Amino acid sequence: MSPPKVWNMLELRALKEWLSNNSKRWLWVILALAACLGVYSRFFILELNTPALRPEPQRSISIQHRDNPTVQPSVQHQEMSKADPQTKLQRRIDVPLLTPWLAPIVWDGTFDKDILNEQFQGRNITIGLTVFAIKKYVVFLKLFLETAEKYFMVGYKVNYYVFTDRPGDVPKIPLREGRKVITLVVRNYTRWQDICMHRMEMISNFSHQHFFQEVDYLACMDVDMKFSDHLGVEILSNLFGTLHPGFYGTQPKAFTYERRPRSQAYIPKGKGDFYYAGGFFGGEVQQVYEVTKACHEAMLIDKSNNIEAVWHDESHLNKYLFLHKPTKVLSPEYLWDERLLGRPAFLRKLRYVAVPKNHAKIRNK
Ligand SMILES: CC(=O)N[C@H]1[C@@H](OP(=O)(O)OP(=O)(O)OC[C@H]2O[C@@H](n3ccc(=O)[nH]c3=O)[C@H](O)[C@@H]2O)O[C@H](CO)[C@H](O)[C@@H]1O
Ligand SMILES: [Mn+2]
Repeated sequence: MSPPKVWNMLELRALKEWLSNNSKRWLWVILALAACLGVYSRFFILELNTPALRPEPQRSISIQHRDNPTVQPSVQHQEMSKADPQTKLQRRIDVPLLTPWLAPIVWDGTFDKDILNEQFQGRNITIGLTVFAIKKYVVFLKLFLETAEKYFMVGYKVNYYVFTDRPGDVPKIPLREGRKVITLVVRNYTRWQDICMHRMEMISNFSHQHFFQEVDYLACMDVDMKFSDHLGVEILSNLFGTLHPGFYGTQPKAFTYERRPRSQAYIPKGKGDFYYAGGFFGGEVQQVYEVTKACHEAMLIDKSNNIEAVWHDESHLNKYLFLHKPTKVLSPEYLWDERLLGRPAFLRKLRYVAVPKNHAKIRNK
């Protein structure tokens, strides 16, 4: 026998002896190892397969803005959601749900309207909706109001404040109980841009005359639109803005903020959170008073400096919401244009949508 073999034999025997003396201890070691393996697979292997921990799917969406027809909308998207039986909600993992300052971004599947209605109905609130129909834009009022009666804040008291220079053209629409149209006669302007911009002045001016006494919240909306699905108390908050549909998913550097430092609406490249639409914002009356007053004053300063922001009131609204972060952000479900942007899969609902309009025939008329 060679020395190593002798050594092996001795070692084996010693091991055997040791094992038989310590068999109980070994059993415990094996049991402990098995338990560790079980825990590992439960928490690491199984959980990694749940959608919340899986890496986000690649989403690439690029929808170009109104005056840039050269680039076609291109939306690649993977619809992924998981039913949560506890809350009846569809958990959304395909869209952003919170801003970086932790304000909710409101999408279908992020709220249960029955729960919200239970909360709000006890509060006996009235919601005001400001809408401007100046000059030819009165033609949009009928469809706007008819569809609002179908979808906007159904079950709540609503005051529609129609600002117009043509009170005789405000259509009579059958209204649900607790809802009324209040016509406010205002002046017109020659340029459509001035009409858009002076909405800020008029809303802030009428706040003390009407809004503070008559309503709790205000929604300020474009008239060349219609409602096409539920739009309710889920939007209500201190101050809310709506993501502009043309910029959802695009990089902030591509936003059409005002980039000239001479304007009060100036936002430098590299700054900004979202691009908000001029056609739908709101909140509590005090907040809407403050935003509209601030935007109007900023526009007055611009005017005295002989500069007009690139997208008028919308540029100033974006500056205000950059400086005063909204407490809720409405997803593009709350302002969409299907003709321009199609119907990407992440849009489960279209609640407030553009009505086709012929700019040449309707603007400045
Ligand atoms: C959907 C959306 O985000 N729209 C914004 C966008 O343009 P839009 O192209 O949507 O502007 P627009 O022509 O709809 O004008 C805005 C609103 O002003 C009113 N109006 C305008 C002209 C007129 O002769 N009579 C009249 O009543 C009307 O309520 C109209 O809906 O950019 C504008 C500023 O450039 C405003 O910020 C709009 O809110
Ligand atoms: Mn519009």
